[in-house]
Amino acid sequence: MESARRPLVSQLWVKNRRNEAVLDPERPALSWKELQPKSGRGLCLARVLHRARGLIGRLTEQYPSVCHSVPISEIIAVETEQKRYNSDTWQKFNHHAFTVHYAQRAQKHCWRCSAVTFWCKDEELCHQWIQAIKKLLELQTSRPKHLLVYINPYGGKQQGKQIYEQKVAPLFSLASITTDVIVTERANHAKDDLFEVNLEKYDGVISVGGDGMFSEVMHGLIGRMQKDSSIDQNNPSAPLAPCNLRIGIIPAGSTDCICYATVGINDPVTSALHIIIGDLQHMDVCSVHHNNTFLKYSVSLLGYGFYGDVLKDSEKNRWMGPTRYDFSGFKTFLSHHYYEGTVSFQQANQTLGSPRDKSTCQSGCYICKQSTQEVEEKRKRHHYNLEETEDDGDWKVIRGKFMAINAANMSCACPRSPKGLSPAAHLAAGTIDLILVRRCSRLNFLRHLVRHKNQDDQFDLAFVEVYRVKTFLFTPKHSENEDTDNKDVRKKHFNQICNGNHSSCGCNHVNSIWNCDGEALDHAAVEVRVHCQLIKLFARGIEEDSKP
Ligand SMILES: CCCCCCCCCCCCC/C=C/[C@@H](O)[C@H](COP(=O)(O)O)NC(=O)CCCCC
Ligand SMILES: Nc1ncnc2c1ncn2[C@@H]1O[C@H](COP(=O)(O)OP(=O)(O)O)[C@@H](O)[C@H]1O
Ligand SMILES: [Ca+2]
Repeated sequence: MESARRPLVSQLWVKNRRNEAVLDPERPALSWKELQPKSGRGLCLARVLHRARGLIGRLTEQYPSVCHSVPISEIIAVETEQKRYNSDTWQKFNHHAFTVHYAQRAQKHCWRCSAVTFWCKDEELCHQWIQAIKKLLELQTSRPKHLLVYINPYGGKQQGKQIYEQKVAPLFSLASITTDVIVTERANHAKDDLFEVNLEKYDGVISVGGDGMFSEVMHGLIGRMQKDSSIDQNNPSAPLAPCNLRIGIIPAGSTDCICYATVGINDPVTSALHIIIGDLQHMDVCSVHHNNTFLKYSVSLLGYGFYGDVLKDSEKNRWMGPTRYDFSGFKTFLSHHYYEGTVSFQQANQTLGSPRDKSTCQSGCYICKQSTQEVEEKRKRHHYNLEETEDDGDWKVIRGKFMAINAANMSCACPRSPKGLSPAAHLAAGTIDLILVRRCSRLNFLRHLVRHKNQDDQFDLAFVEVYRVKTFLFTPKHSENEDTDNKDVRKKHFNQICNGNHSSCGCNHVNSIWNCDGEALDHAAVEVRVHCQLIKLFARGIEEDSKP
């Protein structure tokens, strides 16, 4: 037992160079460093180069040689090396080599799978190393072994299947992860399936697609969990049962905001590596109700007005792929509609930070960590039927004319807006950033949109307000008849005078629609509340020290 804790130290060869390799179960990490050749053994070109390197190293303070170190948690697999090297090396080491595959940070939050081959003088040493690494890998209990994968072949550039097969499946197989793969045949296929399948045999569910596909998987898992726990999703104030299965996202959609905002990049290989090493990121979920009827859950953007109109228009042009959003975004900007309504909300406690904070939510965020403790205590109190102590403030009511009402449950960072609509929003603090963009000129609205792209303060504009809230209500001015949906309202008001394109009638749109993670909601009047850390992802949030 004692020997298992002691570091394994050996001289192994990497690319024909002698290295000292150390496997330290206490750190726990694998490290290797090139050893300097002993002096006085005659000069050869390699040694001259080596000395020159040493001199340069001294000058640049890197001497004697770079020490490579890989945490065990980032090792993907260890394999006995098969005969694929030139025969000289192969003969020299008598066929004994092993390869360690590990996750390596590349640029801008991008990870790649790297490999290093260690050559050993004898078979026993090689075997000892492989076994020691395998033993440490077995201790990584948060890693998934069996996954359920849903691929949306229809989203984004319709490349979901190819992306999975070419970039992700080989990595899963290298990491000995087994999978059941389902290529969806229709919308809601994944969601419906998740209500039926035996989830016990899986360690996670993977969504290959965009935010809409993620949304399906999430609805399936949350819905299934509530059904199994006899919780009525139509009750807006019911505390929801959290989902234990983690969801992984392989980005293959049009915006991929949920992936980008939780990993830092929309890259299928990076996401696959986060899944393999068993990362964990809690995430808040908003529930959206209309008249005590459950509509949908949201994790990224719930947008009324501008983003609702962009969505509505863009769905007509799906054939354009992701470019449809730019085309519809431009059209919607030109149409310049505003909408009247009332927003009521309860502001969240100041300890949960402010949307105007300069610091952002990062891997290991202390505000989210604090919420983890609170949410656990809250769930315990609920389990033992103890009284709740809510410390939220008074309701604030704002009636007005809005270009956009955006509820960001996370930063909503994505390639189109690298910092997102609310850069300081948290992934798991149990809050939503409610952004109200009041009626303004075209030029001012353009100034607001441009700030999604640049470094300027998004909220430092006279017609933009932002509040950190836990719950909010929106009632459009034209929703007196509570039972009518958007289509009915439009028909009722404009059937005789407006043909729908609004260029000839001179009217403004009556109601917009809600864009809920890229899916349209059927009602404009909504009640939204956030459920702190309801789901878990195979991600770790945005890392601070990524290579620039
Ligand atoms: C002149 C400069 C204009 C710059 C405008 C840039 C606006 C970028 C905003 C990005 C918001 C992202 C919020 C994410 C929402 C997604 O959940 C949703 C669905 O994603 P997916 O299913 O993967 O396509 N995406 C959208 O609603 C797209 C909004 C794009 C609007 C231009
Ligand atoms: N096989 C399928 N055929 C048609 N639609 C599908 C299929 N599978 C999933 N969908 C639906 O496709 C829509 C778009 O998917 P999404 O992943 O959001 O792609 P995008 O990012 O391009 O919008 C979602 O509403 C999802 O429910
Ligand atoms: Ca979508």
